[in-house]
Amino acid sequence: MEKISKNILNQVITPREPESYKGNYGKVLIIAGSTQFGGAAIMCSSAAIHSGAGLVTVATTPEKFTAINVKIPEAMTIDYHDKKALLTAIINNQVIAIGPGLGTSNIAKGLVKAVLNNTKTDQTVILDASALTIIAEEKIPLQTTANIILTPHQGEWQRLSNLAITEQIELNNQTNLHELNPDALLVLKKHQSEIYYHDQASKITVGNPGMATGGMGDTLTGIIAGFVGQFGFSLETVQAALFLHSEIGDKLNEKNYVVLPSSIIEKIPKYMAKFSSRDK
Ligand SMILES: NC(=O)C1=CN([C@@H]2O[C@H](COP(=O)(O)OP(=O)(O)OC[C@H]3O[C@@H](n4cnc5c(N)ncnc54)[C@H](O)[C@@H]3O)[C@@H](O)[C@H]2O)[C@@H](O)CC1
Ligand SMILES: Nc1ncnc2c1ncn2[C@@H]1O[C@H](COP(=O)(O)OP(=O)(O)O)[C@@H](O)[C@H]1O
Ligand SMILES: [Mg+2]
Repeated sequence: MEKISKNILNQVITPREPESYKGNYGKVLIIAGSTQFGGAAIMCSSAAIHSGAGLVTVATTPEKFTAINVKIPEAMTIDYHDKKALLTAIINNQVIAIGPGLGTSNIAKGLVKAVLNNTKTDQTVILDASALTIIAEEKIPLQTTANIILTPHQGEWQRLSNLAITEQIELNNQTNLHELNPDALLVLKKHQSEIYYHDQASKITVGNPGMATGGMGDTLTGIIAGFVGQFGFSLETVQAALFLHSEIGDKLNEKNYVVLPSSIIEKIPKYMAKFSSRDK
């Protein structure tokens, strides 16, 4: 399997055009959070904003609006129970990430279906966490024409693919992904996470067990959303997002026994500046 090299960061993270504005860097909708899991929505949207997404809207339960507004004033909020507002947001955003902290309620199931039924070719849908569990349990087909990115950990991939963790080897992963949707991109999260897209398989060799902290995957989803919003959907864009998350995690782990998602988020803009310089 191909090893993703650090060069991917220089390749994908480009300097910004002087005359650009927020509209050039992606409109991202994050459908996340529930009564039990407010933090997931915060980490995911904060990661998207720190990764440079031009405009981020969080669709969540209104009881979490205040926490989101205080912690991330850059993000806008909508109530995901409001079907009309949600549909408008699904149609108007280029990147839609759904799942972190969403839970598996009937409302959450309706949200996953609304995204898959109302997105189109020029959009990207990132399915994570509870969205993946719902798709597996309800056997919901991945029928949108939008670009699809699946970001399961091994437990979620087992639910989706029916592959036990010991059976999650390259060929099996590829075959099962193509059965779900031949054009979907899979980020299989684990120690040395892997990416599958069409007939290509690649993996990172950065990352460490200090990163085994709740919210670390929610953070990755936000970074992927921010990167796709700015740099466009491609295998390389997702490889760069995955690499950056663990590269920062490794730097922090040199002096910290555990690496908190919030500490990774805080460092993203500095690392992006480092890798975007014109004389790289
Ligand atoms: N602060 C927050 O609000 C947080 C909310 N979270 C949300 O909690 C919900 C449940 O997600 P969880 O992933 O915790 O629980 P899940 O029940 O979805 O997955 C955990 C199960 O998968 C198995 N598993 C196998 N390999 C694994 C691997 N490599 N990594 C993780 N689990 C593996 C575990 O043994 C366990 O049975 C999701 O909506 C998630 O986004 C979590 O992200 C944690 C932080
Ligand atoms: N031992 C490890 N080595 C490298 N990366 C790890 C390790 N443990 C966890 N991670 C990374 O942390 C993230 C965990 O994702 P996930 O389980 O979805 O977290 P959560 O749902 O709590 O946000 C993944 O990106 C995974 O690769
Ligand atoms: Mg997760």
